Amino acid sequence: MEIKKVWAMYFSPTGGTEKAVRTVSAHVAESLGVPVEIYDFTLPDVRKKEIAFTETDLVFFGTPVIAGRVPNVLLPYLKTVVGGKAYAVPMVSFGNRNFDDALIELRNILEDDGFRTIAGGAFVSEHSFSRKLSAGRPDEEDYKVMHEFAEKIVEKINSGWEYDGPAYVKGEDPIRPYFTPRDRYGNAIDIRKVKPKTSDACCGCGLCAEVCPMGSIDKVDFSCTGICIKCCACIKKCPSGAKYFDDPGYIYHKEELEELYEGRSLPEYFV
Ligand SMILES: Cc1cc2nc3c(=O)[nH]c(=O)nc-3n(C[C@H](O)[C@H](O)[C@H](O)COP(=O)(O)O)c2cc1C
Repeated sequence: MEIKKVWAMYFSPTGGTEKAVRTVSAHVAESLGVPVEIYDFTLPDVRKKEIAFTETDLVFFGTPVIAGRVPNVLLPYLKTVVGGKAYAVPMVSFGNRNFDDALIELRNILEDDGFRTIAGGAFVSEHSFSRKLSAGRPDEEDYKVMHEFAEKIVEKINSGWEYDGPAYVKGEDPIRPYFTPRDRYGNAIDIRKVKPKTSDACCGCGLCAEVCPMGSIDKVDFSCTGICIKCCACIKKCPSGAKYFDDPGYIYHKEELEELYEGRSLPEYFV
């Protein structure tokens, strides 16, 4: 296989996926002596453009894990990406609970797009909902694993490996349903319609509207008028801490996650 260019392509509302994809792709590009191009499709305008690859490209392709799966709002866009027999490495970032079937789902999507998957990895970042859950991740240990993963990919490429089908990654196929949070009585908590609110602390800078990956925040009164995927970009990036969720189901789920997944989950890769 001949690689002329490495790509770091990702959707990353709060930056965790971006860190993993950029780190691994930069390491591989440097070892192969080829350039790396960044393609960030977090914002909606980028997802209106077409993108197509060719067989000398190697694309590190990342999304966060949402309810154990690839974010479903991305599915229509992901179908439009043209793999063109490029090599691809699906990468997901998760918030310390589990990546469930997100990695295998992303692998399948990329294969359906016409990519040839070579490896896959799931990395831990701070959970979107929380400042406590997996706080400070990725940390030094995580970066070590990212570099190990990159090195193994370089070895595989240099070993004369040839594509003979989708790369093995962990997960079930057929893909399991979306992870459903439950309340203390075992009833499903449905947070799909929950939207962020804005407090009086708002300074009117409009950053929340700029960073919303769904383009759902009104540029005048900063209310959320469209789909909210609870990515928390508006909450975590607000300079005055004015954005918040007050839905009791959402808060219950967030606190439960903080309690149940206090321990350290580890990244996993498959080469
Ligand atoms: C709605 C929603 C659901 C999530 N579901 C999961 C999950 O099932 N398992 C998990 O470990 N993390 C889950 N997370 C956390 C994110 O996967 C994690 O924080 C990720 O690193 C965020 O990526 P980003 O920083 O690139 O935005 C979820 C986050 C959101 C917003």
